[in-house]
Parts: sequence; structure tokens; C-alpha cells
Amino acid sequence: MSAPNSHAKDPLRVYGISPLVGFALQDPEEKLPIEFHPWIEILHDSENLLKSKQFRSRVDQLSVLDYERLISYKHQRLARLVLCLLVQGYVWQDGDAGVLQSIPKCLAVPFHKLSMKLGWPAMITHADMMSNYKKIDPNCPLELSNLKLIFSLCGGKSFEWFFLIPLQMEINFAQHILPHILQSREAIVNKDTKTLGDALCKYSHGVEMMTATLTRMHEHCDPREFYNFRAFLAGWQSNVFKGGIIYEGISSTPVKHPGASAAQSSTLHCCDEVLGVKHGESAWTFLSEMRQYMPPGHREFIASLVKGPSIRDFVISQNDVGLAESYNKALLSLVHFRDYHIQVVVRYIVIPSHQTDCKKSHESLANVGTGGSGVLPFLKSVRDTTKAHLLPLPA
Ligand code: HEM
Repeated sequence: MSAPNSHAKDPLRVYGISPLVGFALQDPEEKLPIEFHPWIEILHDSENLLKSKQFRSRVDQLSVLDYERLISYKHQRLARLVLCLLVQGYVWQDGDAGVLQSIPKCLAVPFHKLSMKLGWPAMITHADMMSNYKKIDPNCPLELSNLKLIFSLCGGKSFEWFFLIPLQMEINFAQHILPHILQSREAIVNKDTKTLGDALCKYSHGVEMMTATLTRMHEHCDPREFYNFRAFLAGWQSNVFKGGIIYEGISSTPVKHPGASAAQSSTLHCCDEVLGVKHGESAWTFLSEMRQYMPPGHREFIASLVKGPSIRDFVISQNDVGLAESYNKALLSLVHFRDYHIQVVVRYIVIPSHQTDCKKSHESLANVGTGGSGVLPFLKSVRDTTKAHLLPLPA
């Protein structure tokens, strides 16, 4: 299914992108019709149910609910979010040792069928987590201090903050990068180097804002707590699964999916494509797989950037020092983001993985990201390839 509410005159709406929150879902629905309350009741008590190891038994009491009654796009998105969280809690309740090889019919059938309608796999993804928010005060602005999660699978401030920071970064992208991406493409068509140079400088400012938001992760997300709850975001690719997981009632063949990762955020994919950054083969294999876990409209928008006029080629063709400097500034803002992001990964994954008091019940995740990548070599290669795109300044 393509993005909802297509409108040919609005270049963003066609792709299901919001000028306010970008690739996050604008004004997500918070409530499902009453017949879906058995799902919601489990999520409202999820923190206790996981601690007491009763999450699974509660899910096992569910029947297959009539997902076809969910007609509106936002209800379907909310149901997808609810099902993602129920599935993650169900599969990972007992860590690696107690992992299950199949998802029960009561979750698998509605999850799979709704995902088919919406157009991306029945698996928890970054986009789902970007539909899990509401304003604390509806009359106050949409900003970090006024946001909270609709559902918190594991409970606690760290879990909430871990998802609110990327949400604020989506907002930064929508308001401070996206308009300049659109403007820069138009500038190329008009061969307007002045506007392009300005747009590239504003783009770099926007990326710096995203990085500044990322530096706030440590304010309320504790690395040890993160290390313990990240297992609930994992997928079905590690060797604790016998070739993947079975979606009961859909197929008896196991399916493999990566877990939720911000590598699935369309923001950085756009930032790369706009500057013509091409990653090495192995990084690209991973990143292109991550695109399969984005809503279809977002994937299409990224593809439109690839097909559109190349900023990099245009800048090279102009032989203009000022323009090349603006391009390099934009590129360096991405390198800076990736440098800082590596520090975050060291702090939140590498160091806790060596601490004895961090949970050892999810060893399958010890050296990999939730998206399944081999963490540091991958992230360094992506950063270094970005840097390698710096242009020599014309004489
Ligand atoms: C505690 C916070 C974070 C941790 C521990 C973390 C960890 C990781 C890891 C392990 C990867 C490798 C891919 C995988 O297997 O999942 C990754 C990739 C990535 N992450 Fe994060 N991440 C964090 C926050 C964020 C945030 C808030 C963003 C914002 C969009 C982000 C953006 C990315 C991107 C774009 C990639 C793909 C590599 C790239 O393009 O540079 N991460 N992250």
C-alpha cells in the first residue's frame, strides 16, 4: 500500500511524510476500539508481566481478534505498534535460553495481515517506534519536554527516553533539513548556485541539530538499563533461532527478520543520498536491507532522491570554491554525527557488554546491533566512507 492521503500537489504528503515530524507518524491514534482491549490490557501491565514472567501466559489466553475491523490508516498503525510490542515481549520474555521458535496465531495472523496491508514486514521497526508517542499537554508545542510514549513495554525513564530522543531527531530532520533538501534539488534544476550553497549550509546546521539532540541521550537513558532492555528489540536472525521464527497460521516455514534499529530511520538514508554518499559493499548490503523495514512511501521518497538530479555532480561541474566548501561542510556534519554516534555505541553497548552485572541472558546480542550488524567495524566503515566523499577544492 502506498502512503495514505496522497495529494499530487504536496511533494511530502504523497510519500506519507509530515512537515512537522518527518518520517514519524503525525498525531498518532492513541486508542483502539473496545474489542481490542485484551491486547491493550497486556501492554498496560507489561512491565510487571515481564518481571513476573507471566507475559507469555497472558498472551496465550488471547483469541484471534478481528483485525479487519480496523479501517483507518492510523488505527492500523496503532494496531501494528501494539502487535510489535506484544510479539517482542512474548518471544524474549525468558532471554536466549527460553526463546520460542514460533509466534502464536493470536498475534501472528493479525500482525502479518495488517503488515501486508501497510506494506512492510511483520516485525518491530524504527518506524513503529516513531508512532508510539503523544503530547503530555496537548496545548503545548511538539518538543522533547512535552512528549511521552503511548506504550512502554519495559517501563522506566530510560526506555522512554531511548525512543523520545530519536523522535526529536525526526522532528529536527523534518523542520531543519527536509525543507533544504527540497530547496537544493530545485536550485540544481534552476542552476542557482547561490541558493544551493545556502541550502547546503542550512542542511549542515540541521544535521548538527540532530547530533546535538543525540548528545542528550545520556540525560535520562542509563547505559546499563539500556543494555538490559535492548534484548526486547532484537530480531530473529541469531543462531538461537532454528533458521528464523514461524508465524503460526501464516506459514510453517521459519522467517528471519532483523530487530528494530535506527539504521532503519529514513533520515540518515536521505542525508546520504542527497550528498551522493555511496557506502562500501558490505555496509550497503546491510543498509539496503534496512530500507525494506521502512514504510513504502518513505522508501519511495529515498528512491526519488537517488533518481533526482545529483548535487554532488552539479557541485563538481561548477568549479566554484564557495559551493564546494558548502558541500564539504554538509558532508562533515554527517561525519560529525557518525563520530558522535560511535561514542554513543561504545558507551551503551561495548562497555556494558564487558560489565559483569549487565544481563547475560541475551548473549546472542553481545557483539551485534539489534539490526544484526557487527557494530563497530560497520559504523566506522560508514563514517570513513562518508568522509572519503569530501571534494578537493577547485584551484
Ligand atoms: C543508545 C543509543 C543508540 C545506540 C546504542 C545505537 C546503536 C546502533 C547500532 C548498534 C547500530 C548498527 C546497526 C544495527 O545493527 O542496529 C546503529 C546504526 C545506526 N544508528 Fe544508532 N544507536 C543509538 C541511537 C541512535 C539514534 C538516536 C539514531 C538517530 C537516527 C541512530 C541512527 C543510526 C543510524 C543512521 C545507523 C546506521 C549507520 C549509519 O548510517 O551511520 N542511532 N546504531
